[in-house]
Amino acid sequence: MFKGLVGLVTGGASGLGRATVEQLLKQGGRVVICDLPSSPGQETAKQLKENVAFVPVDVTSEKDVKNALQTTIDKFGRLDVVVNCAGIATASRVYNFKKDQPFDLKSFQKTIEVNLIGTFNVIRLSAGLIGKNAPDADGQRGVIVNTASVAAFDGQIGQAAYSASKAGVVGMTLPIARDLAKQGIRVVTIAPGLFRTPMMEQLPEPAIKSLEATVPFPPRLGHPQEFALLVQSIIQNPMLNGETIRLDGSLRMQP
Ligand SMILES: NC(=O)C1=CN([C@@H]2O[C@H](COP(=O)(O)OP(=O)(O)OC[C@H]3O[C@@H](n4cnc5c(N)ncnc54)[C@H](O)[C@@H]3O)[C@@H](O)[C@H]2O)C=CC1
Ligand SMILES: C[C@]12CCC(=O)C=C1CC[C@@H]1[C@@H]2C(=O)C[C@@]2(C)[C@H]1CC[C@]2(O)C(=O)C=O
Repeated sequence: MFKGLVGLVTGGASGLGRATVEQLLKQGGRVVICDLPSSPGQETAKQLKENVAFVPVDVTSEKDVKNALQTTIDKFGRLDVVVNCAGIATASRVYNFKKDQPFDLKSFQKTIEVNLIGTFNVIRLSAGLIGKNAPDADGQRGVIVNTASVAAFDGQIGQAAYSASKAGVVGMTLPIARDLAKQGIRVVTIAPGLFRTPMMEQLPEPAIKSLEATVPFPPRLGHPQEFALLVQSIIQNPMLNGETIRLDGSLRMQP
């Protein structure tokens, strides 16, 4: 089923996105990696060699996303699967009483712009292209997978912006799945817990260790490949639609 499938993965140069790119290629798919020009996307595509292309993209830009979709068509002729992994993590309390300073509004706006609006921008522009595919025997034309976070449900201190952006992704999953149902395009969101990626590795190792200890089972950070395996299952299972799946070892984040 994956042979010849064409996927577009945002944030595909790093972490969960990169693992997804590798998994799709391993299964016989072809992939367009979309990531910032400053990301290691070009080197990643070179390392992975065949059936892969890198397009520099800021997911918040209509022009960049349209250019990536055009490259997908020029290079691979179609688009079957979009996986939205691009995202940023920011942290700040709503009011810093020590510095007598409110949350920086620009930082709040940027987090929403990339994580929520960027995800929506990619979905809205790619849906038309996926909708051009001939339907399979089940009427399916393609699949869109988004990445939220468990912070959408149990946001911690300092995560107002990040949690709001990810809750927005969870909130739009069902209505967009309904919008696209007639065209046979499924939309599913994954809400990861704690995964060992460059985003997580911004934290000092002792902080990572103490976070790991809060995961009931398995008591460790997730491997990016475990995220990629869920993306694969979502693509394979036509009954999954309009839902957000937690992938978190039963973690419930503490305040
Ligand atoms: N690592 C974790 O434990 C968790 C991660 N997540 C989410 O998973 C997604 C992937 O995160 P990781 O792989 O951990 O992070 P990462 O930092 O390794 O990868 C994120 C990628 O997104 C790209 N990116 C950032 N802004 C972009 C933009 N405007 N346009 C295009 N690309 C952009 C970055 O260049 C980077 O390559 C993010 O949405 C993150 O919020 C959610 C829950 C837990
Ligand atoms: C943004 C955080 C917290 C503050 C900091 O010093 C460094 C960070 C980088 C890693 C982030 C931190 C955070 O707020 C929670 C997340 C975003 C973490 C990576 C995964 C994370 O735990 C998450 O998304 C959980 O759902």
